[in-house]
Amino acid sequence: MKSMNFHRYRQFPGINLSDRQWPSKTITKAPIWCSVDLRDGNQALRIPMNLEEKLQMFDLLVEVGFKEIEIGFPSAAQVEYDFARVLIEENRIPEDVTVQVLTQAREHLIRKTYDALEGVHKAIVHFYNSTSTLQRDVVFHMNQEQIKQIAVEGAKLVKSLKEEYGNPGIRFEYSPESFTGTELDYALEVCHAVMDVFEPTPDNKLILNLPATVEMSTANLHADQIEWFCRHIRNRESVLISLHTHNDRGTAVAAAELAVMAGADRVEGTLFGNGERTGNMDIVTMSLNLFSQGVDPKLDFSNINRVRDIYEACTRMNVHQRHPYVGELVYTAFSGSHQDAINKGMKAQETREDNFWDVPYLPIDPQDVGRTYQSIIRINSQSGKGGVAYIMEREFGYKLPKAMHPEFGRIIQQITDQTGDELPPHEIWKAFEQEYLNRTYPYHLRECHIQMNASEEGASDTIVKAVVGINGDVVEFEGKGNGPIDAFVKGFNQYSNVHFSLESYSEHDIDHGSDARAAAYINIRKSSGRSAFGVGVDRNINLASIKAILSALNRLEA
Ligand SMILES: CC(=O)SCCNC(=O)CCNC(=O)[C@H](O)C(C)(C)COP(=O)(O)OP(=O)(O)OC[C@H]1O[C@@H](n2cnc3c(N)ncnc32)[C@H](O)[C@@H]1OP(=O)(O)O
Ligand SMILES: CC(C)C(=O)C(=O)O
Ligand SMILES: [Mg+2]
Repeated sequence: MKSMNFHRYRQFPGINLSDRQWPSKTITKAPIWCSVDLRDGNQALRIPMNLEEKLQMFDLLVEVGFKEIEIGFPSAAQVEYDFARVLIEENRIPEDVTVQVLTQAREHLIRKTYDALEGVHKAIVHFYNSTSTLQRDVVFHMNQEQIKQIAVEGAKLVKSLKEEYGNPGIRFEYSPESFTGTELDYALEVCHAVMDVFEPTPDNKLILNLPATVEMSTANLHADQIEWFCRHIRNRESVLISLHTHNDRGTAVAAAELAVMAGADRVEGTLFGNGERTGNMDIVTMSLNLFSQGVDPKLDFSNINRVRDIYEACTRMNVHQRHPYVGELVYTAFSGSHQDAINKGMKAQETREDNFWDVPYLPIDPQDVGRTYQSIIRINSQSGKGGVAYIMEREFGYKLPKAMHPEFGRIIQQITDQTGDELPPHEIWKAFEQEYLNRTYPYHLRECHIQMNASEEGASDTIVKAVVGINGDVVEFEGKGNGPIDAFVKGFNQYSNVHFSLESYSEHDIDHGSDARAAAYINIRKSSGRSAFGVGVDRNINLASIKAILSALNRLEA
């Protein structure tokens, strides 16, 4: 076999942190969230959002509960600038929300950024320059000192313009972009130099955002980097350590989670992980991961479909069917053993007193994010009898007795094996009707009168007079027994010479109120040893039972 060209790539070096603490930590509260949908997410779209779409996305982010929202890169494009102006001039930013704007650490861009913020109540000016070994070399052709100077000069300008514009509502964020590709001690040195400019205090913190601009390592090494940084940064209490992970290796959420355990205070990300290349960190997933551990995520995704719909409309991206917590199929089981366990788990959940959610294969209750139980079990060739019975009960109110599950399960399995496709509930119902309810040949009940006699001594008997179509002929017979079923069976046996016994019987109401109907399930065994279930439905439970007997007999004749 030809091997892939793996020799071209190098292992990411380990971090010298033998006494790392993060592995034994748990996350007990939500970090400060900052949405970068309108900037990082937007800059990665084939067609960036227009003003209207940006406004719609902004309103959604506010509705979900973000208190910090990066609204764009106002010095980059007119629409970005205009968007900031519309938000500010039309007073669309709620008082408790801080907008954030990104700029490179370059004078003309910083100045334009401040112009865009004129009149804002609360804003974070976020400036960055790349500090990575690779970019210093191939992009900037600058040494460490020169790159540090870009950051320091940027910081000085950002700080002085705040004073010039006289806006006390401005805070600062600095990103040593490509932090994860930067030597840790050098990233620290740059950040210290930036701190020297701002002189942050515990009451006036500087945000230091440490981006995994490109995800380069396993999540544990990212956590090591963050813990190392948190332990070495001066005046830790005067800075907020912020994360900004990307998903190049598919572990942006894990990296952010471990890095919060490693001491970070704040997390930047986007809805459903939209963003450059494989995306930014997915805030929906991370926050609902917290939720599923009993931690208040401080974001409201209780109507996840609405969030997805607006996101899809604004970004023209599709949320994958398997996307955690929101994908179309993530609360659905097709496979038999999962369906069986979910079915039993849902029943157990109804009687659980402690109110904790514990259903196999469903990490959270779909209803907690506004999803229904409608689709938790869907049927195809991988499904089992329990799943089919679940659909019959949930969709149509028919509680098939357990002994009947294998029989109807096999009938459905034959269909799904043939079609190879999913069988939607209405097709399952059609199969049920055809197999059990609409069976009228060779036996068909045309009329039935039931007379129950009670004697003074307490004994009672029942007489059934029935008119039954048999093979197209109409015959009448009478039977006497200790109840309607017994009387009918005796009369029928005598007349037709078909001999069978009743193996099991169950019934339940389907509807309620004056129109209520009953469903009866009867298993009969003929003297030949063959047995089958029959189902009858009628407003009168005795008639439902008699129909069920004929349904079973018809099936045995087929
Ligand atoms: C990881 C991230 O997501 S960072 C954010 C990225 N987002 C964006 O870039 C979206 C918006 N950006 C833009 O619209 C544009 O790139 C602008 C407006 C920022 C800049 O536009 P332009 O100057 O026309 O183009 P461009 O980005 O190609 O500029 C590159 C130049 O800036 C230099 N540069 C890049 N960053 C910095 C910095 N922080 N400080 C100083 N110079 C910088 C580059 O070295 C390069 O210099 P050169 O022209 O001497 O080769
Ligand atoms: C501007 C920075 C924070 C960024 O988006 C990144 O490094 O990914
Ligand atoms: Mg980014």
